[in-house]
Amino acid sequence: MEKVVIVTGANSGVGLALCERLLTEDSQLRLCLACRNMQRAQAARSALLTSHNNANIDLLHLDVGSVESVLAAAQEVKARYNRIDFLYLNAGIMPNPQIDFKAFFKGLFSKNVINMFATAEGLLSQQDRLNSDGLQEVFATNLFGHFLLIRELEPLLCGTGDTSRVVWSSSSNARRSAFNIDDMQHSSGTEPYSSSKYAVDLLSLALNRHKNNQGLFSSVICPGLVMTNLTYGILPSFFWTLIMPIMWLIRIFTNTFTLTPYNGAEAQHWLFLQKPESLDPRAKYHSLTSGLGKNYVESRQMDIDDEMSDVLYSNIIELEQEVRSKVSKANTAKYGNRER
Ligand SMILES: NC(=O)C1=CN([C@@H]2O[C@H](COP(=O)(O)OP(=O)(O)OC[C@H]3O[C@@H](n4cnc5c(N)ncnc54)[C@H](OP(=O)(O)O)[C@@H]3O)[C@@H](O)[C@H]2O)C=CC1
Ligand SMILES: CC(C)=CCC[C@@H](C)[C@H]1CC[C@H]2C3=C(CC[C@]12C)[C@@]1(C)CCC(=O)C[C@@H]1CC3
Repeated sequence: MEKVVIVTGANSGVGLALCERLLTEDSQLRLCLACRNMQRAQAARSALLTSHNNANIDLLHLDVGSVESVLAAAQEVKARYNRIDFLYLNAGIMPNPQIDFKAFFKGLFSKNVINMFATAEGLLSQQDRLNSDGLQEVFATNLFGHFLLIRELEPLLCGTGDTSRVVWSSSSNARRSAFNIDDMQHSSGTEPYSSSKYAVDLLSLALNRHKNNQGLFSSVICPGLVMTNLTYGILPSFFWTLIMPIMWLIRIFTNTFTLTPYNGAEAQHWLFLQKPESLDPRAKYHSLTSGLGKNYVESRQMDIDDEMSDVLYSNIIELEQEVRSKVSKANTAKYGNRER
């Protein structure tokens, strides 16, 4: 039977490379590119079709940062497919990143230098803002929109008789100290990206606890440091090109510099081939590239605990209910009590 695979943020970077790799792995795949910009989605589809001309590639309009868009996209998915084998939650943003150059130069001469390059600890801050749903944009995009999508797609993901998999794109930049359970949206901090990725790690663990018995398995990956639009937002592309030889050199000491989207998609590709029962719910699966350019996957234990993961899960369910009641009130105001 053909596998149904949905990839969010599939039109560029690691998401697009993953699509390419999955089509090479399984030409029978029914692949759905879920993107917020349909022109870019169409261009990605055309590019994939040049190397896989008979592939089954669908497009879906999905802005994970908008509740209305997630609800509409989920309706569309339920109309099109009767099950989902893999849902890759890859879309992500890091808006207005700022590098602390002083910390960078200090870190260069400290014994923590390798960890600094692998995790960017202490180097990055971002400016977040409220979106039109009244949610912090980074939290809404990197976490909440994806969670709402899972909830909406539960009929296709849970209790279908087959197992289904969700694969979250987290980061080595996810850090407990950037996350505050009393401010899960990170409205008052300067590291919304790190916070949102840490929350992803917690949420994946909670999903496994609540949904494994219904056949849904959740995993977390980190693609390593990859040259994509996201990293070109941190430093311009010409700068990255200029320092590429240094990056290859650093790769000898930290295998987390995967650098190309193809290499970055290693862990997502690897997970596609694994049996869900063999996976560790507390592990993050890292795409790594050795100094000689060999790709491999390593599982590393996440710095998470059951209690915090459960509290986050309840808080997010509570937020989901608030958001749903807002949507239904807005619909009643717009259309009255008529069935929509
Ligand atoms: N690059 C890196 O070094 C690392 C990346 N990651 C994670 O990997 C994932 C992929 O990022 P990467 O490939 O690097 O970056 P890209 O910017 O190339 O890709 C991100 C994708 O997400 C899409 N996207 C962003 N916001 C939304 C939204 N609201 N709704 C739908 N799609 C959206 C983008 O669409 P559009 O083109 O329209 O903007 C794009 O297709 C992210 O989750 C990122 O956090 C983790 C660790 C390191
Ligand atoms: C000489 C050299 C390589 C300079 C670059 C310094 C920094 C700009 C990078 C060092 C570690 C990088 C890193 C990321 C961004 C760029 C760095 C801070 C990420 C935060 C990108 C997004 C992620 O999810 C994790 C990455 C960790 C490492």
